[in-house]
Amino acid sequence: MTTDQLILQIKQKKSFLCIGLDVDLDKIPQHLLKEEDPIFAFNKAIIDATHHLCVAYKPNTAFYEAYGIRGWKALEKTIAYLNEKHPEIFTIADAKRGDIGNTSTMYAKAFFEDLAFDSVTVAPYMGKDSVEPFLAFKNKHTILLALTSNKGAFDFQTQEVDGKELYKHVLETSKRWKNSQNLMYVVGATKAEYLAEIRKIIPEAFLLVPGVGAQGGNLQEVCKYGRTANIGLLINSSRGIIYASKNEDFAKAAALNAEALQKEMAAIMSR
Ligand SMILES: O=C(O)c1cc(=O)[nH]c(=O)n1[C@@H]1O[C@H](COP(=O)(O)O)[C@@H](O)[C@H]1O
Repeated sequence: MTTDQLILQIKQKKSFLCIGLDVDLDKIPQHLLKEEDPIFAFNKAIIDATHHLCVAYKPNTAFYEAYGIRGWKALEKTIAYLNEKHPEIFTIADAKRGDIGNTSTMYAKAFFEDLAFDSVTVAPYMGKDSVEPFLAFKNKHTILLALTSNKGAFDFQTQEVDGKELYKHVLETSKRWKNSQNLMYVVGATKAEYLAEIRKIIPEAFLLVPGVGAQGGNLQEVCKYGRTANIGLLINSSRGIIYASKNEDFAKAAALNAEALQKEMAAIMSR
């Protein structure tokens, strides 16, 4: 998917919501465990109930890998369902990959070619030759971890190297890599106060912003400092949406939570 197609969808739906499909069998309604593929049954119900309210879905691969071949099959079915039924929706494989060049190429093939996701999250720690193999794929997006939502972000990312915080080096250096037009960045919603500085370095790039909902990030704060003329934000909520209810009405409850965020986003876009 091109960035222009993503922007068009945001404008049409008046939403920049990304729903995280982080499926934990202990947290889903127990009646689904009778299904042949409970993970896919859960995802399908959530997608069917929420696709008009969001512009992106983000399965975190850990939640599928944890269940072995069964989990991976559910991931395959989920992305195939999304690509077939809702090809306009932006898909993110949250896999946080990155390795020496030839290995990164194989990771990129796994997520962009085999599974046909639009994007994948990648860690910048191993540098240019570990990220450029992902950037080589046309109309696919590499979402680089810049300033993450967790406490551990202060261990390295905000530490100064040559008088500048490490996350700023990540932003400035990666901008110069080949095919950097295919880069987006992760900035945690819990780090909204850093967004003004971040926008000075990357004024236009799309940001994936997780941490609204369960982690306590604030949507208004994120938009105040991070929004661009084209919105430039994909705000993710996983647990805050998909686990709204453990009863038969779980998909409806998820849609209500998604709608509350979408309405807030529509109001922000109208200002
Ligand atoms: O790359 C991510 O999506 C990510 C980066 C980050 O800094 N913080 C973060 O929470 N995430 C992911 O975003 C999702 C957040 O889930 P909830 O806290 O349940 O909304 C999880 O899949 C996390 O792995």
